[in-house]
Amino acid sequence: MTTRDSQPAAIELVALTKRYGPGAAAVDTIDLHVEGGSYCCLLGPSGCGKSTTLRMIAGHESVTSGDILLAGKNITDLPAAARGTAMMFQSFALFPHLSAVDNVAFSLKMRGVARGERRARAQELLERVAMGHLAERKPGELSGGQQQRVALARALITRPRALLLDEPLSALDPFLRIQMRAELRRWQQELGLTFIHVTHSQEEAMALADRMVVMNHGAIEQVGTPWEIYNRPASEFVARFMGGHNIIDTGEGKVAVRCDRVQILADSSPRDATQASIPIVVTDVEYQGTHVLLGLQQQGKTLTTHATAEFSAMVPEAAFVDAPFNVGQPGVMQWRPEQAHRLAA
Ligand SMILES: Nc1ncnc2c1ncn2[C@@H]1O[C@H](COP(=O)(O)OP(=O)(O)OP(=O)(O)O)[C@@H](O)[C@H]1O
Repeated sequence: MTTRDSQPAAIELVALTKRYGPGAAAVDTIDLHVEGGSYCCLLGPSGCGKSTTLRMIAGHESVTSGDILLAGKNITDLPAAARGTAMMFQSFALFPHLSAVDNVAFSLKMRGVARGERRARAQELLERVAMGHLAERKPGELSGGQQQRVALARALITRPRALLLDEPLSALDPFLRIQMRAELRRWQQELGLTFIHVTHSQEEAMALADRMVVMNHGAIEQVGTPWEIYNRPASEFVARFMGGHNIIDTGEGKVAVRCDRVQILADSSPRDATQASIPIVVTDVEYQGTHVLLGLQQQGKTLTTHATAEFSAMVPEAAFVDAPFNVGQPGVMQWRPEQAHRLAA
């Protein structure tokens, strides 16, 4: 897949809004620029508006107000088939009674392309996703990963300038999901197309995206590279949603400190006065292979029955073996001031 059939196109959302009813907007006046040829992941908790955003870009959902531009052209009111976008769905949505090649050729049939030509183009695309030898099989005779490749070929047959993917990996088992994730990334790079991928998985977005867009309640909380989102969360919501951070109220505002950047010392250990610290009690000890995850509670605070630990510390396995901790043990959580990232109020 080295030849490029179509030019990647930038996508621009301008004050894009969707209201399904009189309540809060599902998507509320969002502005976003997605660079042509980049891999963008829309991420957020259930109901935050990411699928609605994707469906509006695809033309499968009407827009209440605002604009969608593809390569500078306003496509807001164009029908889905005329936009230059293609969509790939969670369940792949393949027709069970059609062979792989007929599934891929289907949208050309709808456009009136002659049978010989559409089958030849479909076969060529199947070859490109290493599925040429299985072209006559029906979806039920293919593995999940193979079905995904057929779904990709089907999405590419109309030569889209942007591919929109709605939870494309969530129907796969965890092992295959990681394998197909790598394939998606490789395809995107080889095709050089703009990909917008909706997921609720932080890990998936971090693994795939050039740029991540974190959404909450119909609004964009933060846009950035995976590194920026993880290391410089803009808000408490982003830090909590991404996980791996302790949110600490310093009295002068909240800060986020990564769980692998705090150090846990036994009560008897000498303190380092240059570091910030909180007295803690260990509430959980979880072995996770390369590291041990300690659940921690600030000393003097009582856990409510439903609460999990207030803080977490990721201790490398070797360090834990040298200085183990037990549940109930008091100690100190400390961190260097430069590891504390201030959160917006
Ligand atoms: N067809 C619809 N009619 C009415 N409300 C809808 C419709 N589709 C979505 N909504 C509402 O709009 C909001 C955003 O939904 P959306 O599906 O975009 O969220 P999401 O982030 O993709 O969630 P999920 O991860 O669960 O798919 C939710 O409150 C949802 O209930």
